[in-house]
Amino acid sequence: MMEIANAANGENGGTSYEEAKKLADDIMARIKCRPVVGIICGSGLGELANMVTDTEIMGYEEIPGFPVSTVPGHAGKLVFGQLGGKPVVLMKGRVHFYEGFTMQKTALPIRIMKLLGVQILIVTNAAGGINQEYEIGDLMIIKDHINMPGFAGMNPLHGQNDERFGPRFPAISKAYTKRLRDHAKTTAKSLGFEGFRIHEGVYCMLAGPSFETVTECKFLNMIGVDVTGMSTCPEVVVAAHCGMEVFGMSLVTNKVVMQYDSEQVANHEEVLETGALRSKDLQKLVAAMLTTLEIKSQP
Ligand SMILES: O=P(O)(O)O[C@@H]1C[C@H](O)[C@@H](CO)O1
Ligand SMILES: Nc1nc2[nH]cnc2c(=O)[nH]1
Repeated sequence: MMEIANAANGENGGTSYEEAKKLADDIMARIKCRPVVGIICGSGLGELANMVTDTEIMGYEEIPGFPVSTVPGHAGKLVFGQLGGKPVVLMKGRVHFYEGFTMQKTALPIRIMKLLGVQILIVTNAAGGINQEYEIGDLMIIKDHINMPGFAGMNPLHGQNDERFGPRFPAISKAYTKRLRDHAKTTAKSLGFEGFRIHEGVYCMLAGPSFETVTECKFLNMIGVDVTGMSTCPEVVVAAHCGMEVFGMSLVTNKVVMQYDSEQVANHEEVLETGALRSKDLQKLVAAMLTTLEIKSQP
């Protein structure tokens, strides 16, 4: 029966439990660190890796079957080490659905993290501000998401379920746990980030790679979206499925175009520039959060 399930997973672009386990075992044979926190760096936010100490680094291309990033601003390295006194594995660069990976492949690193012992996932992204009160450079703690491609059947859990990863029908409504959101707010306050705008809001993933039309932005605004991007949901759905606690943070790298005849256009260069300008604060916040973060014992 499990062979049938695995074959189905393989057919829909997924990786079987056995294959994922073998990848994780191969990594553990080469790396001493046993991470309890996994971190994904969004576009232009990979400099967080510079704060990790006692590093052991693997390129994605060194891990057979691991998706390899193709986008500028995503170095494609797994960085193991210590951050804020916690053993971490940090993805310096993620992969995206729009690069041609299936949803399952896009989220495969999360299952590997789980098999390595990761209990908490911290996910960051660059996003366009839909909420008209948000400014470029603002941070947003993600309280919920809309997985828009999921509405069209593109969910990373599509296909046969393997219970060793998680249940057939996982609840996602508490994916971004209140504990971690509250912890981020307390930490931001303790760092004296006054005047430094931190919101809490809703992230919406669109498949990309084209940026939004004006009407699409108006629609997202109407349905309660605060920022939009092209990632995060596949990883978070898979993390929640396998029982990880998730913390998500968006950096508003640009304001989306809401006027039909605007001269403004969204572009990846602006996204990377804002990332470079604001990444230091994001790094400080994540490192400080980890320092005081309580890791619950493994369920
Ligand atoms: O990896 P993230 O979600 O941070 O990257 C966003 C979405 C696109 O990959 C890119 C567009 O500039 O930034
Ligand atoms: N879809 C989308 N993704 C982004 N990533 C960074 N900025 C944007 C944006 O405006 N739209």
